Amino acid sequence: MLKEMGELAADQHVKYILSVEKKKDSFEAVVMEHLRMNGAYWGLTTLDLLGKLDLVDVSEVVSWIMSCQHESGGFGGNIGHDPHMLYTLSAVQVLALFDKLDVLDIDLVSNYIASLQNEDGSFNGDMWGEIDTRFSYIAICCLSLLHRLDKINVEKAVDYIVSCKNLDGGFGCTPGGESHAGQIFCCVGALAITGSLHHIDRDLLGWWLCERQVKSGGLNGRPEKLPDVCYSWWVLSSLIMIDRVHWIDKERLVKFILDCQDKENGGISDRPDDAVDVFHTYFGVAGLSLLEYPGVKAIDPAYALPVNVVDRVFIVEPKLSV
Ligand SMILES: CN(C(=O)[C@H](Cc1cnc[nH]1)NC(=O)OCc1ccccc1)[C@@H](Cc1ccccc1)C(=O)N[C@@H](Cc1ccc(O)cc1)C(=O)NO
Ligand SMILES: [Zn+2]
Repeated sequence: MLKEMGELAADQHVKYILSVEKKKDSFEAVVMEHLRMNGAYWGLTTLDLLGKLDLVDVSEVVSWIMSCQHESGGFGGNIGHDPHMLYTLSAVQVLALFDKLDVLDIDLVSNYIASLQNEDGSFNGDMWGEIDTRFSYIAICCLSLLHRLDKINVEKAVDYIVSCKNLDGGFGCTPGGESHAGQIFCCVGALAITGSLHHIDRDLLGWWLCERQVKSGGLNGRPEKLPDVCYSWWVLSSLIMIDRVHWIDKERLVKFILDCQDKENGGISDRPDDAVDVFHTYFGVAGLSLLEYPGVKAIDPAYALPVNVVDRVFIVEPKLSV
């Protein structure tokens, strides 16, 4: 049954990503206009996972990214857009991909993020004050990559995340919020980066997560929902971080992702025969990376960046003994 598992049409996906990057007037480009910084992160990380980041003009992308930085230090989704946590992380992640974090005024960016932490340890998404555990993850992931976690109260940030844990072992966007795979990824990722995974009941959460796998092999985000390729990332990376990934059928998930490809024109959709987009192409390839699919580079489940990129950020250059 699984033998007729398709192949990953890697070259087609690379061509698709490069074509979207170029097209400015396509429906997708216009719809994603305000998310363009996220789109850059999804597209470029996909290229790197497929070993094709060298096809990109680094200086062109880096200067576009820096033109999206607001005087506050935060980044907007496109040039002239208001700064927000969502785009600031994507900007930092892309600069890390290119090993260009040195172009940043690290303290300006990290002060912007630190300024969004509240008394109770939670984080706002921007100056308008929306609070969500998504922003706790973004703050912790971003400051960790910038080696500036000391600018926030990590203990209170962890306490706030734990206050969002539900009786089913999952996490919501605020205390009492319903468990959702996306929020679970954010909370587990933040706890993993801060060395606080001891707050998690791995068997209880592992059970909720492995129950996301439906008979087609795909994963959904909540009980009774349809499977969706992007949950191959949200659910799988969480399972890996709590060491319960052996509780799902990896082969069937690989088959589900491969069935969502458009093998002629490239790209991956949320479920078979739907329209492809850069977002699901990235999360499909990232999911295959977590499943150790041949020909795809390893990705770090907490930082959502290739392992070699994370190693480069954290490797301590051997101090030359004088
Ligand atoms: C804003 N957003 C989403 O809400 C997607 C929509 C979706 C895709 N497939 C099913 N729904 N949902 C999503 O990313 O859910 C994962 C998630 C939910 C809550 C917290 C963290 C992750 C997507 C963009 C998108 C919109 C519409 C269709 C495809 C992609 C998105 O930017 N997600 C962000 C995470 C996120 C999620 C929700 C937000 O309100 C804001 C940001 C991301 O993955 N960054 O790398
Ligand atoms: Zn999706």
